[in-house]
Amino acid sequence: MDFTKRTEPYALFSEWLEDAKESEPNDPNAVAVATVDADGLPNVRMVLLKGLDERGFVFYTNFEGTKGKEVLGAMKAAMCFHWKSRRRQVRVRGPVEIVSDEEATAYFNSRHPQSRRGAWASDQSRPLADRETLIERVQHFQEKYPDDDNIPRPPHWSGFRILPSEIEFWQDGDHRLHDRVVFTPDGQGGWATQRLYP
Ligand SMILES: Cc1cc2nc3c(=O)[nH]c(=O)nc-3n(C[C@H](O)[C@H](O)[C@H](O)COP(=O)(O)O)c2cc1C
Ligand SMILES: Cc1ncc(COP(=O)(O)O)c(C=O)c1O
Repeated sequence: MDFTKRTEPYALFSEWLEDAKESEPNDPNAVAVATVDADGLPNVRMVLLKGLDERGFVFYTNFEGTKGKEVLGAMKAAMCFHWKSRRRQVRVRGPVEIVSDEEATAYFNSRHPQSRRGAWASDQSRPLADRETLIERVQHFQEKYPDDDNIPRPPHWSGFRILPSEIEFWQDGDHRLHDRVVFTPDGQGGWATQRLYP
């Protein structure tokens, strides 16, 4: 079916993500996340999408790093997926909420034990003298939390959910005559759609 005729964005997004899983060499869930700092200067970096339901789009990070502080400062963010193999783009923007402690802990516990210790060891986005310092810090948390099944989630490590005020789907067309459709909440629990010029 022509995606520009769809009336609900999450099923469409899930289908496009499944398509990407078949053709992207790695990280089909990789997505650029844009934030602004206190001066309104934009910032952008990749994360992995780790949660998706009809509330929104979830990623996990250190809340004391640059992106964590920028999201917490504005409580707004935007995302851009680009699946080169499919010539597709999806953009998401909106206010942000913090996922529940239960949700964050469940995701944290699903990570590799060394990634869990790494979350303790990394003062994300802050200056690091040399790699040895990082390795020593990982070793410190290896000794502090030797049991793979008992590594607590750091209080500064959790997830953000973008609650979309817009979701835009883009599919490459010949000679730059692309198809674009943007979904916005209709205020009654459904979605309004609008085709846009490419
Ligand atoms: C494909 C890819 C996925 C990434 N996923 C995450 C992620 O889910 N969470 C995260 O904190 N950093 C992730 N990173 C690292 C970030 O891009 C970034 O370097 C780091 O979070 C620090 O960003 P900040 O200084 O803006 O906070 C990922 C990097 C790449 C290239
Ligand atoms: C620092 C950091 N945190 C989190 C992630 C998300 O992936 P995972 O939770 O699977 O480690 C990544 C992925 O690259 C990352 O680099």
